[in-house]
Amino acid sequence: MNQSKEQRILNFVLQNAVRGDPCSVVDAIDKYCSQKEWAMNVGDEKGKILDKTVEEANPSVALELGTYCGYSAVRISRLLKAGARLLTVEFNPEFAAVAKQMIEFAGVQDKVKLLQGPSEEIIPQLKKKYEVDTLDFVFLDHWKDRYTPDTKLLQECNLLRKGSILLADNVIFPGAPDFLNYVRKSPHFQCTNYPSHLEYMQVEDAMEKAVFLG
Ligand SMILES: O=C(NCCCOCn1ccc2cnccc21)c1cc(-c2ccc(F)cc2)cc(O)c1O
Ligand SMILES: [Mg+2]
Repeated sequence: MNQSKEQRILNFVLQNAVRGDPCSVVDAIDKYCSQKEWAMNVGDEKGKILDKTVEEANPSVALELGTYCGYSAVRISRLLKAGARLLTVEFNPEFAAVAKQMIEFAGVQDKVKLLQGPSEEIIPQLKKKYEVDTLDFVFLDHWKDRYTPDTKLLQECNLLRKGSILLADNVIFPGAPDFLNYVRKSPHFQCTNYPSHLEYMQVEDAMEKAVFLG
């Protein structure tokens, strides 16, 4: 049966990265996806913005919406302090299966919990089923039309606290115009825009940071 692009990316990592070395996994994915097949990983240029924001948040509990192959889950978890954890949500079971292997190969499986399903179902379960109190950091990288409803859902579920940091990918391309509108107009968020480029391309993109003010 033909291999998927995501399986080809994983195989390239298994052949070219170092087991237990998250940086080598990130670099291998970037190499494959810039030279062989484009894929929707956040990439290295926006990845550096992600790194800085994770370091600023220094989260004990982080949430990622949109695992894909696990690139940003590995990128985020390599920066987490001892005992901190990342919950990452993936809707597509094939992507989740690849991401699980990617996370294990990188050696960050003890920091990362991969949840397969739709965010609108999983977010309301975070407190009781996944023992979350509040989220210190949230990376939004899933369906762009879910950024706003899921941000509202996080607020309704009392999962944000004063200072919780949200970071959204692709606010220019493919674009999340209603999300930008919502967080920039809301008195509950302090927003910052980080111009960048679409992963592995010379197309304009940006990330938006929204700090919850309580
Ligand atoms: O679409 C994108 N990402 C989302 C994937 C599905 O996510 C679905 N999904 C993942 C968890 C999850 C949880 N609940 C519901 C849906 C949930 C995405 C797309 C592009 C892109 C750029 C240019 C193009 F020509 C084509 C595509 C770039 C990106 O960086 C992206 O992130
Ligand atoms: Mg993205």
